[in-house]
Amino acid sequence: MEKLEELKRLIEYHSDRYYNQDDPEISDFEYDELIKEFRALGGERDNVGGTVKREFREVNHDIPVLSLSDVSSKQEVSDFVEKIQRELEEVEFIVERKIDGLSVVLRYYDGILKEGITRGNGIVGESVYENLLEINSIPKEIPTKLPYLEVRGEVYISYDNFKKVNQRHEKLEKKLFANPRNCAAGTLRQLNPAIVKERNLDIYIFNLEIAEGKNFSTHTETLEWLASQNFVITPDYKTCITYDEVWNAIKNIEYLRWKLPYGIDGAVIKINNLFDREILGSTSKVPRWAIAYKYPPEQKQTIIEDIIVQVGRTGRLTPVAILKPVHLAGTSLSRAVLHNQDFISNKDIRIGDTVVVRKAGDIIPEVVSVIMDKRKENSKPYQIPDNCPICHYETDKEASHTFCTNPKCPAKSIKGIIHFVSKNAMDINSLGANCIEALVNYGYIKEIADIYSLYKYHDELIEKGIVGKKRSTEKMLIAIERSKDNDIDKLISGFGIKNVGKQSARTLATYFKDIDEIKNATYEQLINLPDFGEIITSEIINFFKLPQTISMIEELKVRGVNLTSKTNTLENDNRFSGKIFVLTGALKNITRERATEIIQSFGGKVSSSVSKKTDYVIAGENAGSKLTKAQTLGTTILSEEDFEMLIV
Ligand SMILES: NC(=O)c1ccc[n+]([C@@H]2O[C@H](COP(=O)([O-])OP(=O)(O)OC[C@H]3O[C@@H](n4cnc5c(N)ncnc54)[C@H](O)[C@@H]3O)[C@@H](O)[C@H]2O)c1
Ligand SMILES: [Zn+2]
Repeated sequence: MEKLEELKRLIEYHSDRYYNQDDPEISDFEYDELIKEFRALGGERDNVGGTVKREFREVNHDIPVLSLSDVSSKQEVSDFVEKIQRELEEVEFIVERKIDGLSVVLRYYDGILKEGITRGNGIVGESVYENLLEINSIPKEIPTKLPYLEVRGEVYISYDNFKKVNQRHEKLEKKLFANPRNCAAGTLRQLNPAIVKERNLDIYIFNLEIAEGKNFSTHTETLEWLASQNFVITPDYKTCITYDEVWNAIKNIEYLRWKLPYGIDGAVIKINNLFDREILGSTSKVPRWAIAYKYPPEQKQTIIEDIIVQVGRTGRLTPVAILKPVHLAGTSLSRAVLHNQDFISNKDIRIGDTVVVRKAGDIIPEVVSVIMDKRKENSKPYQIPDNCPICHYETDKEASHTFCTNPKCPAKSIKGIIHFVSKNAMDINSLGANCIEALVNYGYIKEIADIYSLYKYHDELIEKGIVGKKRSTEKMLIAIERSKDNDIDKLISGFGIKNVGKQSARTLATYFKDIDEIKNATYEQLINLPDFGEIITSEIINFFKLPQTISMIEELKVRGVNLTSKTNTLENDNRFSGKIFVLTGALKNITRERATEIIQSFGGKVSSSVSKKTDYVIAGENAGSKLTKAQTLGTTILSEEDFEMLIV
């Protein structure tokens, strides 16, 4: 009983992360295993999917949007087919790709798209109409003007477009989406249609639900008609009569799976005849006339050629398996994170072992198990080293993780370096966070100034492929070279002096001739600058006194980085000048501190309470009384996404 309760709690937790937050922690495969275990113990769940976000309009579904009964074995498919064949005569089955995205319902009145709704909990969904208007593959008007038409489709994002979104997020240091499905769901369920447009979502229509004034007798007829009305329908469906044909169609889709430009997670087997569907009906959760066959995550064998240890920004040591490259789930796989010593010891993973790998959630590479029969005789158990591979200080264990104990370990300076190259600072955008982490781990960067010596390792970097191939490496080196010429406000921002944002850096660059003058500036000189207070003034003075600052500036000078102000011609970006902002609720992509910094850097002010003087309230999730007050006062309310658009 306790086990059942625990499973239920776990399932509710993961389901909330998946449906409501679009941010799953475990793979679908693992989730489905939990469900199976829960059912095997007699557990039952009553809800399908998620809830409606507070910001969206609730819409009742005409026809409940159900889930599909999942199967994962050949036997279950054959049971389904045989059962149906016993109950009905001359049945035709349709096998379709199960596209991995999220369901939406589209409503057309007199041929015009008037409403679009997510599944929500199956009974009530949320209107995402404005966002759907930004999806090119959804027709906004169709030739046949039926009084009412309702169709269902799957909104998804292609692998290519998904990659672009995550690349942008990486540059902006925003959280990455775990997989295309979450990216599509997260995009459709945010409040700014411009973001939907930018990310290029797509749709496949897979069902016609209601068509007033038109009669159809089969599913394929509906699909053909929908295609004639300019809908993009579920591609390449197969009509099957026998069980063998059904199974072959399922296998064909599996064979194609990783060759497609978008993700699918299974095949859907439906009955073609619409009257038969009515006879069979549905349970409260799933129709009886269809099932979904879920493909197992693709697994392959490969060899662990080496185990390297990376040190992260917090000083944590992470072992990574270097694999003999294998093609898996659509991409080539050559590394897999081994997490920590416990993970390695529990599976007894050793260098030289032949292992089974898969992509968890079809995205993150994972070592599943070791094939003991293939183990080499002289292999030894693997131990994470007692010393940090970067600075050689001793390591220490905290819970299951190992950490470098050196407070000055170069790995820990990664954060500072990432800040140094970021957009508001030196703006070296081809030097991303992962790249920096790798360069630090390989020992090419120990401190900021080392960035400007990377060119010396041109050949070596290309050969090792740390930054990528020749083109990306050279692109990065050119960007680094160019940044030497930046004005000093960018450099000062890059130093990451506490409380010195973009705006204060500009002020410094406007009032002083060069870095040397700033370094030698007196308290009096600084405090008299516009908008400079006591705190920022002392931070600046202290920063330039530090021996490491002095040596860093010296190193930058030697490497030819510009230390002279060119600001006479510079115009300040004071787009928020005189505006007062209030932040409330939880922001997803940015900390409050960072948001404050950005507002100030554009000349705005941040206040802690809402009053008549407030110009904008930025409302994150679960915003409370401040939001209510703003609503009463009629203050302009911005979502996090609105704010992001204002600061680009
Ligand atoms: N990783 C996690 O933490 C987590 C949590 C909850 C759920 N999940 C995953 O979500 C899924 C369960 O979600 P579900 O209830 O939406 O059911 P489902 O995904 O198993 O099946 C139903 C959905 O399939 C979609 N679909 C795609 N192509 C289709 C086609 N050609 N015809 C008909 N439908 C098609 C529709 O949107 C439909 O609503 C499972 O895969 C589960 O693993 C994962
Ligand atoms: Zn270290």
